[in-house]
Amino acid sequence: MALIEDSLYRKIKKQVGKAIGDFNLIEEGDRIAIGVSGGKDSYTLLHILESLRRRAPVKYELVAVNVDAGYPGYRTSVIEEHLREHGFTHRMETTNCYQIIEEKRRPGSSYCSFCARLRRGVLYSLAEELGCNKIALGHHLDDFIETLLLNQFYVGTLAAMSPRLKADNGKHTVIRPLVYVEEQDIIAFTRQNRFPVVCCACPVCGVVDQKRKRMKKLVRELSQENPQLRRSMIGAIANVHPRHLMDPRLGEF
Ligand SMILES: Nc1ncnc2c1ncn2[C@@H]1O[C@H](COP(=O)(O)OP(=O)(O)OP(=O)(O)O)[C@@H](O)[C@H]1O
Repeated sequence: MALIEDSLYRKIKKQVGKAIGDFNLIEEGDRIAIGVSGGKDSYTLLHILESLRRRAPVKYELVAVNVDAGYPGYRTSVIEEHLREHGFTHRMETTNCYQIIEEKRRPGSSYCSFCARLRRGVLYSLAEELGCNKIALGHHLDDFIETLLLNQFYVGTLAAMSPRLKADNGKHTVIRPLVYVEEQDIIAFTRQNRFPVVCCACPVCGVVDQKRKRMKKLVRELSQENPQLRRSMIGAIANVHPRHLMDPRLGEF
């Protein structure tokens, strides 16, 4: 089934194109592994990057990569069928992450962050094996600004995410082309195109972290008074004034 190419599609495509240009996310000859979880964000990322690729002046390749952490009930066959149906080059990887999490996770520590760390390791290895120099993830504008707030409120650091980051192993570059796309548009786009969303089936699947949930609520409420709030916050991350901060590492006092 072809994508519905309406104004929402054009809006998201334009925002992704702008992010690619602003942060030099895609270059000639790139081979990009796209992490596809079966969630709304990564399906949107995959389809938009593919639409852009077809008409792009630079040549790049996409490989959809799914990591099955091994939770019973994770319906990877639904994801694979979708990838096949749309003709995406893909790789489905089964792992024993679930078992490792059960054995190694410290009681009380976050399930999701441990799982994400293991998954990232698998994604890096797969990217290497598949000859991909970049890894694209489906984090969107709301993820960026919620992380900014979470770090300020609960961690005591001024940090969000980067749309383009050299991976810890120094070999790959992680890119986040949905940085300018709002979550509500991704939800609408996913519904409109009937992407077959599946959940990861982990023990905390679908339970949004309470702190993140509060940040979402705060942003939603403030946005009702100021519809530009999200844009202002994402703009702030790209408009830093070190002289008006107080980190001694940024300059002498
Ligand atoms: N099982 C997986 N296999 C491959 N990539 C994954 C997997 N899980 C997550 N990712 C990648 O990491 C990104 C961030 O993961 P996270 O768990 O925060 O999911 P999310 O924000 O709910 O996104 P999505 O809607 O795509 O699941 C995803 O958008 C996707 O690109």
